[in-house]
Amino acid sequence: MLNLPGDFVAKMKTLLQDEAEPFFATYNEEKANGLRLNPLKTSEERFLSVFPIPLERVPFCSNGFYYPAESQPGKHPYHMAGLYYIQEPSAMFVAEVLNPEPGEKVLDLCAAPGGKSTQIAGMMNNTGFLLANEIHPKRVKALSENIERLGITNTLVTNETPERLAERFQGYFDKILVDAPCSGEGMFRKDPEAMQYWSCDHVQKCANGQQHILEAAYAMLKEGGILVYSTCTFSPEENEQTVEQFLQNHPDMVLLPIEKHHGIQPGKAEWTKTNLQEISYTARLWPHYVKGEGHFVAKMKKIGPAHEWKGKIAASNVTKQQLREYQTFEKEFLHWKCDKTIYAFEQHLFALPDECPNFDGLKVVRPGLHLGEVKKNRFEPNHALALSLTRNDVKASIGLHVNEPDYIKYLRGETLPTGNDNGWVLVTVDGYSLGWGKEVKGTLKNYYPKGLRILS
Ligand SMILES: C[S@@+](CC[C@H](N)C(=O)[O-])C[C@H]1O[C@@H](n2cnc3c(N)ncnc32)[C@H](O)[C@@H]1O
Repeated sequence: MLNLPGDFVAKMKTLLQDEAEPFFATYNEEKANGLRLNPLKTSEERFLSVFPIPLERVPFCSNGFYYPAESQPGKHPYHMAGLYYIQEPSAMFVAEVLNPEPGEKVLDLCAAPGGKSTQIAGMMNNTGFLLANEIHPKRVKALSENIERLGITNTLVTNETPERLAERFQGYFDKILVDAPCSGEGMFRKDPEAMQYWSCDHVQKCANGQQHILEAAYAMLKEGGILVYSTCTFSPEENEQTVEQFLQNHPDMVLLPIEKHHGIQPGKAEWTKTNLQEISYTARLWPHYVKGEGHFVAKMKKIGPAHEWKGKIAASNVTKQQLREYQTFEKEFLHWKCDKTIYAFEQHLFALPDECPNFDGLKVVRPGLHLGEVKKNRFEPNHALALSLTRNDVKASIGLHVNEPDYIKYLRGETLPTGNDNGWVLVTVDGYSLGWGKEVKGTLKNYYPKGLRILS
């Protein structure tokens, strides 16, 4: 049993009463491990026919699977190829509730490391516009890398405060997710370090912060828009009471019922300050009811009028020479044609998401798909482009296989003899893109990014 904070134990005993015993018993059990398939890269049928690790379905997420603790799917080359995202199973339920659709404008306000953003982009089928924001400069890097690995192209990754975004995007979004920073009580089993920060005072501080973040989200939601609020904590102060307070501040926000199935429980009216009956529309995932950690989810709709967004759409700023270099590369090596607005950050070119709003003055980490860099009179494709393409999109590819050692050599950054001279080629593992190589005089020069290379 974990050495749980005494005040936490006492509080949960009072809250849960008869249920306290089965709840605390889960701390003697192994946590569940989950991965979620990336529909942008593979079908479930194809993936399950080749993946060597036995999987069991997560009942409340259409692409979610449990895997055995010892199996290490993070080390498999299919992970490098972005076929799945390793995600705590209960966390997979949140994006299902948000239910983003292709073509929508969606904001994930507290997004790193990107579990829910990558799920949202998959559900949008890489169309529409997703703004994935993370306030912490270090954590935003992990978010950006995951967006790249999963081959996501419809997403602008930013490193902003909710308040700064709210100034720019009033009344803009169809759907917003606030997966709020919280006291993390639901993750003690998965991440025991979270226990050292826990105190009653910390719970209250988190609750205050959540209210501020929700205010910013409210401003950015259009009329009829959907706001999903989630945490990975049990405390009523950060869940039922946060939602209750937010609804009191905004009478034009109403709770929508979340369908409860496979052990998912309703939020508790008796844990609100005003005995708010509609709070039972919210959902709680408890470790003694579902195979996963603790989560809370609320779904709300803005029924009142909203500020009309009057911003501008981002325009292309590439020079003729930059465009020429890119198009020469595209014509020579790809069957794929970029039909998006191309944007340049110095010599780095990006294909913006559809109808991407102007982002001047914002801290942008990744504006859509990183096509590559214009170097002296040539264009060098970026790793992100490789991960967004399939072997049918390129003129030449090299097919490595997971049961032959060459893929390991490629991931280590070694050169490979190929006997060909095709220039830029897409390197694949079992048909899934892994990265670029450049074939010159019979040898493949390795362009797998140095920071991602494996050591053994
Ligand atoms: C629960 S985590 C998000 C997990 C993420 N949605 C996922 O699925 O991978 C909450 C995030 O909120 C960020 N955060 C912390 N303080 C914040 C604030 N004041 N405003 C917005 N985000 C904040 C944290 O850095 C953290 O990355």
